[in-house]
Amino acid sequence: MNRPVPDPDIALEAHQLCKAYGRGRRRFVAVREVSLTIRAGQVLAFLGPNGAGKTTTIKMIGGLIRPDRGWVKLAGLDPHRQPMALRQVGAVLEGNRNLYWRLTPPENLEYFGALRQVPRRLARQRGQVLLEQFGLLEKQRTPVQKLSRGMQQKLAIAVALVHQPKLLLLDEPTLGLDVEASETVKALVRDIAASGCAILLTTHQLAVAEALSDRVAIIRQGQIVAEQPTQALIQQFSDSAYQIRFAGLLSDGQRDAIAALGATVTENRIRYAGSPTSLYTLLSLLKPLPLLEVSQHRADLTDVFLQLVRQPSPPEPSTPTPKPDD
Ligand SMILES: Nc1ncnc2c1ncn2[C@@H]1O[C@H](COP(=O)(O)OP(=O)(O)OP(=O)(O)O)[C@@H](O)[C@H]1O
Repeated sequence: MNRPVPDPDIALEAHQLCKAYGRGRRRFVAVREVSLTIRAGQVLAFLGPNGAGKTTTIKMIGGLIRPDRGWVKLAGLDPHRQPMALRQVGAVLEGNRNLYWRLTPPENLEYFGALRQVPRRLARQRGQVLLEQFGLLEKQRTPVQKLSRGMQQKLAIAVALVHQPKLLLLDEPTLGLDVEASETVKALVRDIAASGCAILLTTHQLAVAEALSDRVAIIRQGQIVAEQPTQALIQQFSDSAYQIRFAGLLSDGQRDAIAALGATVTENRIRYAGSPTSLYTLLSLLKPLPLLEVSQHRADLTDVFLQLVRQPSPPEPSTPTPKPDD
C-alpha cells in the first residue's frame, strides 16, 4: 500500500492524543482524544482553564512526553519516532527559560542555533536579521539579565526562530508586559505567521488570543469542546438583536406600533430581533423622543470561553488502557 504523502501546508497534525498520569486508583486522564491541525501561517489559540490539559498536550506535541494513544506529526514527521521532527518546532514555553542570562542577544542566538544544528555563521547571520526585525540591534552588547522583560520576551521568540521552524509553540507571549511591549510582541507574532510559520498560542489572556488567532480550540477536562475559526465562534455566541435606548415616555399608540413589529419594550429599552431594514421603521416610530443608543451585542472570546467551560461536565468516555511506563 502507498504511504500517504504529507501535505506540505500542514505544520502540525495531532491525532486523538490521550494521556493519563498515575496508576490504579490514582490514575487520572489528563488528555482525551485531542486532535489539532495547524496550517502554515495560521495562529491557533489553544485555550482552557487551569488544569484542562494544555501543557500535557503541548508536551506531547513537542516530543517531551509520549502519548498513551494517538500520534503527532510535525511537518509530516513524528517527534516520538523521528528526532528530525523536532527541528520543525520552536518553543517559548515558560517565560524566558530558553535564554542564557549572562550572554548577549547575538551570543544567545548563536548558541541556541548551534544546539539546533544551525552552522555558527548562518546562526550569526540569521541572528542579525532577527535582532533587526525585533528591534533589538541596539542592545547587542547588553547581557540578557540587563534587558527589560519585554526585550527578553522578544529575544526568547527570536531564539526560538533561529533554526526556522515550521511551528512555533508560544506560551503566554505577553504576560507581564506593559501595553506598548504587548502591542510590539503581538505585531511580531502576526509578522511571524505572515512569513508562513504556524503558531500554537496558549494564553489565559483571552483578548490577546482573540486579537491574534485565526482559529481557537478550547479544551476542558482534557477534551476539546470547541474548535473553529475565531470570528465564526464569536459570531455564534453573539446576539444579532438590536438594543435601542431612548429618553422620555412612549405613547400608547407608539407602544402598540412597536409591539406590532415584534419588538419588546422594557422601561427605556427596546429589544428588536427583526431585519436591519425594518429597524428604520421602528426608529421612526420613536420620533420625537431622543435616541440614546442603537447597538447590537457582539460577544467576545471571554463570553464564549466562559459559556463553554461552564457547561455541565461532558460524559466520561472509556479511558485508554494504562501503559506500563505510566
Ligand atoms: N506529571 C504529572 N503527574 C500527575 N498529574 C499531572 C502531571 N502533570 C499534569 N498533571 C495533571 O493533569 C491535568 C492537566 O494538567 P496540565 O498541566 O496539562 O493543565 P494546563 O491546562 O496546562 O493547566 P494550566 O493552565 O494551569 O497550566 C491537571 O489535573 C494536572 O494536575
